[in-house]
Amino acid sequence: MPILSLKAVSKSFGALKVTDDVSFDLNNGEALGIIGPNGAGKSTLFNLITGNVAADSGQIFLDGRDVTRDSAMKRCESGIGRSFQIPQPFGRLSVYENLLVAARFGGTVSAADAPGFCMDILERTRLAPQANREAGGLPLLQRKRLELARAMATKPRILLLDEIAGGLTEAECRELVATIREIHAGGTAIIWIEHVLHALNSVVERLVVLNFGRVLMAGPPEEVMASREVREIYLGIEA
Ligand SMILES: Nc1ncnc2c1ncn2[C@@H]1O[C@H](COP(=O)(O)OP(=O)(O)OP(=O)(O)O)[C@@H](O)[C@H]1O
Repeated sequence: MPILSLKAVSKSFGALKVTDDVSFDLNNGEALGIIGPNGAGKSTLFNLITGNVAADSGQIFLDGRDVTRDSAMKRCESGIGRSFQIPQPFGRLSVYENLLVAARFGGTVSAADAPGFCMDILERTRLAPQANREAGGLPLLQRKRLELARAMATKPRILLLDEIAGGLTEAECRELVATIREIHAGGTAIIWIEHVLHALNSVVERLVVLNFGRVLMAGPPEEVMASREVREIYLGIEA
């Protein structure tokens, strides 16, 4: 059974149909990439999966259970964790305190377990040296790492990453990809929206292409990237 299933999910904002009859499965432990031009509806799709936006029609299943009407909080507790395209840490709190908040209020970690649990996430996301630093003053790579760490602190079985590699240098991107690979190797399923295709394709096993809210194509990265239609909609974007 897939860990996550979308069945004919649709969402409109006014007259604009942003998600149009989208269906796909995510298998246990799989890493799936979502690509598509700006405005294709990728972030909205994440918001539908996490419950930040309600679907107009269609269903979302987690472990075979219909979660379409569950709140964002409940879905987070059930194992869906996410990072945001624009990192939004509590800027005046330290890196460690940011993780504590995520672990205690977004996840299911007890007060007694939280300190050790958060230190472990800091190690895994290479943020331990920054633990006591104010989050608002971090440089971009560390801010991205904190976004990843905050999502991990909610103990996700499915980790949603929204353009986490954007804006990084090549070297920084390689470092972050190595961390994401380790998380994936630990068994966490991943759905990753990304425009930096070489980073994405070095991690994911399958790609879903969105265009005007619809699934244009899905398949292994090499097959999808060889498609003329996909290359055309990506003209002007790194390929
Ligand atoms: N809450 C909202 N209300 C009205 N329109 C919205 C809302 N959220 C998104 N949209 C619109 O829906 C469309 C899809 O937006 P979305 O952010 O999902 O696209 P995207 O594929 O993630 O784009 P990008 O690659 O630029 O991040 C856009 O036209 C956007 O303006």
